[in-house]
Amino acid sequence: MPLLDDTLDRIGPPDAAAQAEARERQAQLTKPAGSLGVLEDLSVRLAGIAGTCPPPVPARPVVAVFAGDHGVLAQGVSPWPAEVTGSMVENFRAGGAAVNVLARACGAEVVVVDVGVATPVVADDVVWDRNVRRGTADLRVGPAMTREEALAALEVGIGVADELVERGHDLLLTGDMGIGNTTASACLVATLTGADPTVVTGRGTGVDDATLALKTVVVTEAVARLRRPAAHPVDPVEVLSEVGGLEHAALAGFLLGAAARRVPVLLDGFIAGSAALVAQALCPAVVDHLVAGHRSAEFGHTATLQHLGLRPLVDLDLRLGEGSGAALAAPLVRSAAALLAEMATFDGAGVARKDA
Ligand SMILES: O=C(O)c1ccc[n+]([C@@H]2O[C@H](COP(=O)([O-])O)[C@@H](O)[C@H]2O)c1
Ligand SMILES: Cc1cc2nc[nH]c2cc1C
Repeated sequence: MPLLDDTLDRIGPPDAAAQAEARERQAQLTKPAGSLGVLEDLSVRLAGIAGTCPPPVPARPVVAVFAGDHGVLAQGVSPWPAEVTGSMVENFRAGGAAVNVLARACGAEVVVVDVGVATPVVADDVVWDRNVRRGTADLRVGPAMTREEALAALEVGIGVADELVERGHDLLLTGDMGIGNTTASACLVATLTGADPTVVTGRGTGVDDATLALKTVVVTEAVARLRRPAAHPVDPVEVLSEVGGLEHAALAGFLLGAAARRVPVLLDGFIAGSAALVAQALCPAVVDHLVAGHRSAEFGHTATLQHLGLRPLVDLDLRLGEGSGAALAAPLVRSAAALLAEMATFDGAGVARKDA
């Protein structure tokens, strides 16, 4: 069976018994009910993902930064040249990018996956060569990639998740790097949520008003190619191949691969969110295995999170990508699991319960 179909088959719902046990345990811990807020819900979700209560406390997080280039840059949608994607890959390798700093702060490793960088990239232990094609075609004038390339990039992501889990990583964080990728992300979000392109097209790296207007036209035109009657919804792989990026396809595969292995994934911002919509369209149950790390300042991210039904853990006006928001949120995931595993119960600690 092809890897994608096999992966989709292996994604199950959260474990209801483990979740019930986690809820029950939360009620026994030495605190007023509900006082740990979102961390309580998160601990229950982690139990459902792992299928055990308490769920394992993540000890070996890893950020996978998927990198790709975008033909749509020819339209002038970003002020930055495409070569910045390749130079940032070198910066990740050297440990000098924001994500490297934030990963060190939370004890996560960083791997970079070249799935679609246009310039040649040297592979080593940190930078993995999984290049499917040296950048997409211009999505304004036609398909960004072929269906075969989209499927190959999806399978790259599944393979990376598998390999990282095999290496003992127990919390997977998404990262991305790709000049122009907020245009492709906006196309994915508009198509998969039905949102108006004017609402989900944002300033990316910080484009001016004129560029934002042009970008919105590009997204509107590209998305129009994918309009279908409600009875014949568009196929998610076709959406990826028409208007996506190679890193989006790989990220979607990465989420599916992690969910099939029942390892939690912490999403970064807008690019990760748009890839999560693709994964959700392929397999709605995948969403139960995802944790939204943060809310990006990119306009369309709020609509994306709403469509996924996920509440972001932090909201700090970040709009960098790379996995920066996911890395900031990783200690919260670890804390939620540790609280459930390590806090004393009322009976164990001899603390009186409140009067009924
Ligand atoms: O993840 C986000 O929320 C996010 C929001 C804005 C920009 N970015 C990053 O900025 C780059 C894309 O921006 P742009 O303007 O070239 O489309 C790409 O490398 C992304 O990682 C990322
Ligand atoms: C310098 C730079 C760093 C980035 N990191 C993620 N996207 C980026 C875009 C630019 C331009």
